[in-house]
Amino acid sequence: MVPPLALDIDGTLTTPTGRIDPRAFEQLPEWDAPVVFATGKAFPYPVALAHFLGREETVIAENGGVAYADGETTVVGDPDAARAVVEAFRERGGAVGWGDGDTVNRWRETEVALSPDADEALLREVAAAVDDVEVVDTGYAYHVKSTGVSKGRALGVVADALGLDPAAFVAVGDSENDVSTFGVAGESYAVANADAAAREAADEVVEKGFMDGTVSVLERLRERAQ
Ligand SMILES: O=C(O)COP(=O)(O)O
Ligand SMILES: [Mg+2]
Repeated sequence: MVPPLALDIDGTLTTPTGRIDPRAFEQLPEWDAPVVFATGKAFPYPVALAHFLGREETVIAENGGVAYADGETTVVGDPDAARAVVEAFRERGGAVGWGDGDTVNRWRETEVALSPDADEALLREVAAAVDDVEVVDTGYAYHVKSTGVSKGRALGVVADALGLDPAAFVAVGDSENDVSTFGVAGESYAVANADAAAREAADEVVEKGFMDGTVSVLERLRERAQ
C-alpha cells in the first residue's frame, strides 16, 4: 500500500513559473491513499485543486488556519490581530501589493498574505510589536498569522478526521511553512528548490526541484509499496 500524502502546492506541485505541473493530473487522481493538499493559499485554492483532480476535498489552507476533512471545517487563529498588523503597516506607507482585486486575500479567513514585493523590513518591524503574530516567508508571499497556527498542527486535525496517525503521512514541501508538517509526518522530503528552513527540517532533500522532485518521491513510494 502506498502511504497517505501531505503535499504542499506552490514550489512542490508547480513548475518554476508557478503553474500546476500537468503530471499532478496523471499521478494524483490514482494515488491509492488519502492525499492532503496543505498550502498557505486561501481555502478555495486547494479545494479547487482536489475537486478538479477528482479527489476527496481534504485540505489545509492558510498555513493551517483552515483545515477541511470529512465535510468538517476547522478554523483557528486570530484574523483581527493579523489584520491590525497589516493596517498599521499600511499606515506607515506599506503596500500589500496584489493590486485592486486582491483575490489572494478575498477568501482568507485567519491571516493576511502580502506580495513578495512588500516591504519586508517594515512588515517585520510592525509585526514584532504585536503579541502572538508572526510573519512567514514562503517565497510566494509573506503571511501575517497567529503563531500557534501551522500546517503541521492542522495535519493532526485532518489525520484524526480520517482515522489516521499523522505519522502515517509522507510530506513533501519547499519552504518555511512546511517545517511543521515535516515535524508531524512520519517521513518528509524537501524538493531541491526548498528554502533553508525546509531543507534543514526534512528527512531528505531530493535531487530535483519542483514537480520533478515530487515525482521522484512518488515513484520511490510506489516502488516501495510493490
Ligand atoms: O501561499 C503561499 O505563500 C505558498 O503556498 P504553498 O504553501 O502551497 O507553497
Ligand atoms: Mg510551498
